[in-house]
Amino acid sequence: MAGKTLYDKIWDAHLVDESEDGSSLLYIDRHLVHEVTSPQAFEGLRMAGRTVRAPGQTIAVPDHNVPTWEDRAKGIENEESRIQVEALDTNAKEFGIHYYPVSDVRQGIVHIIGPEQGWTLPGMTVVCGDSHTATHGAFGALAHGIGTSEVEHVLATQTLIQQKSKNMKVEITGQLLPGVTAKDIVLSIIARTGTAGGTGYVIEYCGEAIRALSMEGRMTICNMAIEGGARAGLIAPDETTYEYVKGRPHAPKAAQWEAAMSWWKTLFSDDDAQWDKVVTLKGEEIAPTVTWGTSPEDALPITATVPSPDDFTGGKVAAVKRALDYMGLTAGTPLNEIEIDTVFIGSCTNGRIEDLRAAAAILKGKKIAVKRAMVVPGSGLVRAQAEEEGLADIFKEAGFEWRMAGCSMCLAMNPDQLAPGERCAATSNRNFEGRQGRGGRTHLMSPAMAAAAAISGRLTDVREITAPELV
Ligand SMILES: CC(C)[C@H](C(=O)O)[C@@H](O)C(=O)O
Ligand code: SF4
Repeated sequence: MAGKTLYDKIWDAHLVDESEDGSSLLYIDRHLVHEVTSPQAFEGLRMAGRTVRAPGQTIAVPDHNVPTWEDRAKGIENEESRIQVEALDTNAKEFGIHYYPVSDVRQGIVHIIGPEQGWTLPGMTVVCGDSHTATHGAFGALAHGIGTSEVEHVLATQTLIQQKSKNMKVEITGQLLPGVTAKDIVLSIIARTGTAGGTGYVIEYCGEAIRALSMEGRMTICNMAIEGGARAGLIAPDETTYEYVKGRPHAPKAAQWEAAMSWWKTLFSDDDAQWDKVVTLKGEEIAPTVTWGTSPEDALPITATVPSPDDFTGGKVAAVKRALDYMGLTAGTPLNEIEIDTVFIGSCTNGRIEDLRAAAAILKGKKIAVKRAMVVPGSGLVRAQAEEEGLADIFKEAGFEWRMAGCSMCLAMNPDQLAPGERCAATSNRNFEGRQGRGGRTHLMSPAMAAAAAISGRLTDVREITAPELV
C-alpha cells in the first residue's frame, strides 16, 4: 500500500462515516465564526430549537465590519454592519461560545486570533464561514472555508459533509534572496499555476524555502492557497510550529502537550505518498513581486513591465484588456513607474507582528510620499506588541495612520475604502474589481514592498531601499 500524504492522515483521523458516493462525514475540531456568515446559521438553530454541539470548540469574533478608528465606542454607522455585529454579540452570549468582542484587546481578524490564542493546532480540522480559513493550514491543520448552511451544520453537529480532494504538492527549493518574502513566494506560485491551478486539490507546500519560514510567513502562504484555487493549504508541522504553539492560552499543557506532540510528530507526508499534481519553484528565482491586474494570478517581478493582451491566449486576452482598462495601465510601462495614492498594510495575509516589523524596518526615519497610508494590525495583541517594540512610533512618524484591528481596507465592508480611481499598494490577498472600494485599484505585494512604495510614491523594488537587514 502506498504511503499517505499529510492531508490523507488528517482526513483519516477525522473520518466519522463515508457513503458509497464518496461523500464523507468529518469531525471538526475548531469552528471559527465571524459576523458576516453566521447570523442566519444561528437563526436556523434557534428556529429548530437546537443548541451548539461543542460551544467550547466554537470561537467568535467580529472583524469584517468593525471600524478601525480608535474611538470604537461610537458604534457602527452602517446599519447592515451594525446589525451583523450586534447579532454576533447576542448569539455568542446566548449560545455560550468563546467570544472576543470589539472591546477585548484579543479581538482581531479571525484567522489571526485563532493561531494567536492557541486555538489552531497541528492535525486539527478547522472550519470557518470564510474562504481564508486556509491560513490555519500553516500549522498542519486541515482548514477550509464553509458556507452559511454548513456553518449551521457544524454548529449543530460538530461535523461536516465533505468530498475528499486530490493531493497536490508545491515545492519551493533552495533559499530566498534578500528582500524576498513569503508573499513573493505565494504570488509567484499563483502567477505560475493560475487561480484555477489548485481546483479540486489540497496543496501541501514543502521544500527548503518553506521550512525556513516563520509561522507568520507560512500563514501568508496558506492564506492564499484559496487564491490559487485550492480547497486548503497545508504545511507539515516542525520545531518552528511547536515553538510558536507552546504556551499559547489554549494550547495543551503538561501531559496533554506530550500526548499532542506524539500525534503531531506523525504529521508529514510519507516518502512514498502519491501526488496527483506536483509543482516546483526555485527559491533563488523568486523576486519581489507585485500584481498589475485584477486577479491574483496577474503577478510579475517588480523589474517587469505591464504586459500586453497580445502576450496571452484564449479567454485571458479579453480579461487582460479589461484589467488594464480598469487598472488605468498601459502595456509596456515599467511596473516601478506606476504611481500610487495609498498604502494599506494589514489583513489576514500580512497583518501579523513580523509583517509590521518588516514594513517598519523600511520606514524607519523616512516619510511617506503618498496621499494616505495606514497600518491595521491583525489583532489587538499584535497592535500592543508593535507599540511595545516601538514600531507604532516608526509608522506614525513616517506619516502612517495607526489603526485598531480588523479586516479594514482588505475589503469594502467597513469605512476604510478606496475612492474610485484611487490606486493602492496593499498587503492583502485579493485585487478584484471593487474589492477595496468601487473603482479602487489594488496592487498586491509584501509588507516590505508596500513600505517601499509608501516612501517613493510608486511601486518600488524594495532592494533599492537601504534597510538594515537587507544589506
Ligand atoms: C466576507 C467573507 C465571507 C469573505 C470570504 O469568505 O473570504 C471575506 O473574508 C473575503 O476575504 O472576501
Ligand atoms: S482580512 Fe480580508 S481576506 Fe482576511 S478575512 Fe478579512 S476580508 Fe477576508
